[in-house]
Amino acid sequence: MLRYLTAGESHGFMLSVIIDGMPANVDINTDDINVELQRRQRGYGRGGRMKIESDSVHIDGGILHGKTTGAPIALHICNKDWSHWQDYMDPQAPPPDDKKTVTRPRPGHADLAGAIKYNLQDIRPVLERSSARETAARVAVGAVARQLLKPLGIGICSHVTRIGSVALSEQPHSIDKIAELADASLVRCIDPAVSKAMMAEIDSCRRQGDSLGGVFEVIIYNVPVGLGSHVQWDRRLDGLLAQAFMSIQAIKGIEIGLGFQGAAMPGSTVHDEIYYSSEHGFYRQTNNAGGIEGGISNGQPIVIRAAMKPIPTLYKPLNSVDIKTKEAFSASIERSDICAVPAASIVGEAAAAWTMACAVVEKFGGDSLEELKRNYMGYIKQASEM
Ligand SMILES: Cc1cc2nc3c(=O)[nH]c(=O)nc-3n(C[C@H](O)[C@H](O)[C@H](O)COP(=O)(O)O)c2cc1C
Ligand SMILES: C=C(O[C@@H]1CC(C(=O)O)=C[C@@H](OP(=O)(O)O)[C@H]1O)C(=O)O
Repeated sequence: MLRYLTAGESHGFMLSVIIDGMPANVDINTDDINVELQRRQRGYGRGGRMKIESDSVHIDGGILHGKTTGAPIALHICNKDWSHWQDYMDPQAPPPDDKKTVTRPRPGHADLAGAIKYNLQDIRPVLERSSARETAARVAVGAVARQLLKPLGIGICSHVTRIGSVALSEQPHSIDKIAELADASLVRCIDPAVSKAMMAEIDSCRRQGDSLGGVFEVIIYNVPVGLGSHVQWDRRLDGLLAQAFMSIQAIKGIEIGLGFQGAAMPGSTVHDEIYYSSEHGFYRQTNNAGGIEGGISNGQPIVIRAAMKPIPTLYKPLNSVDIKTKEAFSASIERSDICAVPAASIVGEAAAAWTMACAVVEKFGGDSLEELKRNYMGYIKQASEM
């Protein structure tokens, strides 16, 4: 079984991760992890914090000579902003004076619910741990997971399909094009004209002191038939992917394949008809299911779209109530992202990589990559003879 936990505050010294259950002998290159961390930091619409941070990973255990050893992998990413927060964020720092205590919850963030739940008179600890700064750790985890999927040929890419009211047209795009064009665009949109309109939308929103959400699509390709299972609710691959995506800060909806659109269409136009040829085996001419039927991967690319709500911290004041004085006030802020959909799409790739790595380890097992690959190849042969 693969599992991981993250720890660390947004303005604390560092984010740490432990990944347990990774087979031995998987190549792990820190440069590959850093590439993913840098991809997450790019993206039009982000605030001042991204100018301070330049994320890079430090491996603390579980990897020797560039390969996993089968031991837990420990890693960390330092927060450069820590230097500005040390007086408050040091674990042994004295409690803050009234001026530094955060008592004004932001609508849409974890602030109020978190302070009530944990009985905190200062909202700061909630804000620190609910912050999407934590997604840097998740992207590092995803980068490790990708290294397990790579020898099996499983790949993942993403692109942004909507920012606020500006959307990419629905036509299908080739995976090669998506991977190449999204990374070349500041908003990770593969159509240059739509990219421009998305950036203008973000600029206009910034001028109005408002924030924006949007939609991104993640595609997992070269997936074998048979990951996940129909036999138990908590083994369904679509359910596992949904949990991983919905756990990303500010993600409020996901769909697989046609998703919500399919609900408005008759079954005869939705379900992907099945064909057979000796050359291709079983195949489909459409992929409306988005690569999963009955909670099991069906060999088609897995297509997931996630909806991100607008960023809750706004320059435009919203009504709220001080938790100490109970007085109404209008929330206003010093620093925030305006739109983080491009960054979230990289976090989505990481969520997909992790979920797929878990499904691969669950099905093929093995304490080393060699053992896992033997099991994988045996299964692929068996499936091709069906
Ligand atoms: C990459 C990324 C960056 C984010 N940046 C901000 C930000 O600058 N300010 C903010 O208020 N929320 C930001 N968010 C969203 C909040 O973290 C999120 O809305 C909050 O944790 C509450 O969780 P919920 O929206 O899932 O309910 C960001 C989210 C992501 C994925
Ligand atoms: C630090 C990151 O994102 C942060 C997520 C975030 C939030 O509330 O979620 C608030 C902002 O932090 P700050 O208040 O320090 O500017 C973002 O910058 C990051 O993505 O690495």
